[in-house]
Amino acid sequence: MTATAALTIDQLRVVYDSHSALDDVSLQVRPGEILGILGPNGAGKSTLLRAITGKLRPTSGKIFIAERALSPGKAYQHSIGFAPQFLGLYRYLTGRENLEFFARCTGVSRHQVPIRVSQALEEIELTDKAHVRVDQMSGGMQRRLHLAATLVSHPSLLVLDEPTAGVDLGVRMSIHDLIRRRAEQGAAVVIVTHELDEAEALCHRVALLHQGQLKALAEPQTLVQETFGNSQLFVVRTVHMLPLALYERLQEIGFRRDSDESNEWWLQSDLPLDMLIDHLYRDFGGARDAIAEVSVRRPGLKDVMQHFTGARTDSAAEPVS
Ligand SMILES: Nc1ncnc2c1ncn2[C@@H]1O[C@H](COP(=O)(O)OP(=O)(O)OP(=O)(O)O)[C@@H](O)[C@H]1O
Repeated sequence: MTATAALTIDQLRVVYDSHSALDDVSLQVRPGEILGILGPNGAGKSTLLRAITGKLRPTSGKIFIAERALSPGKAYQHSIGFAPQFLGLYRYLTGRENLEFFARCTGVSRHQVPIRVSQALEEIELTDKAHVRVDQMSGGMQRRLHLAATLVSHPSLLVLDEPTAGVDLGVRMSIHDLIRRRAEQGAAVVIVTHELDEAEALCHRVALLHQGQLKALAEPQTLVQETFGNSQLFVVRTVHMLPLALYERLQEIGFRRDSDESNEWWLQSDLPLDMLIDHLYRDFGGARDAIAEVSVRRPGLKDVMQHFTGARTDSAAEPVS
């Protein structure tokens, strides 16, 4: 363990009955760092968050918050700000009353409570709505307030489970700004997200979990570069009734698809685009009408995820012909 780590996870294992949900996971998060936890459903992300927040006793391994070993079940609210995925607000209290409640619960001193609450309301730009009851706020306002409830005690470690689930782009951006600001002020942030674009834009490093194992841990761009080098991803979308000639041509070039039913074929290659188009269309007669779209893009985290887990990702790409 390095002296500067805000969070250290050391050889963590969690076994439910005989099922291994986390298998020998080790990682560290530095103060000021935003770490994204990624993985398909059932990968072990929630189990990891429950272990970090002391709500679950690991089968083996250790967790240190700063340099203090975590004892499961003990209250760590003062140093950990945990925002679960589902909103945990009191619907019949106002925004200010909710934040006052969470501030008191997390050990903010009596005279500091109004100061911290006003700061938090300002940070989430809800000062003028502080008197509004939660059940009368929009979904985006509730989501920001939910996050503010974890920030009001100024925790050194923020643990956020899908903090932007279900919000529009504007709210998402303001939540990202809020998270970045807290990181710049020195908080370590662990964030679970299914939004890989979000992870790419927000996280300094990402940890990729699959079937309870840590498959990769690196900066997003490093992970993409290490996995794909300088290759691009070519995607060919075909009509549903695929002519045999096109089927054979795609296979000959090296295109693959995820299932026999899929009409989307992809190829990772560093061939120049014009050469690939030439291979695809050369001497092709009528079968070319069966090609609905050809597109190319630089691989991203979505493709890294697919590479490590086989989990299907969207294939939004830039059409080229
Ligand atoms: N309380 C439990 N008892 C038994 N098995 C569990 C329990 N909680 C989770 N699991 C199993 O452990 C594995 C990891 O689950 P976990 O909820 O941590 O995954 P996840 O990555 O958070 O998934 P999702 O993205 O769907 O929320 C899964 O196979 C799940 O079925």
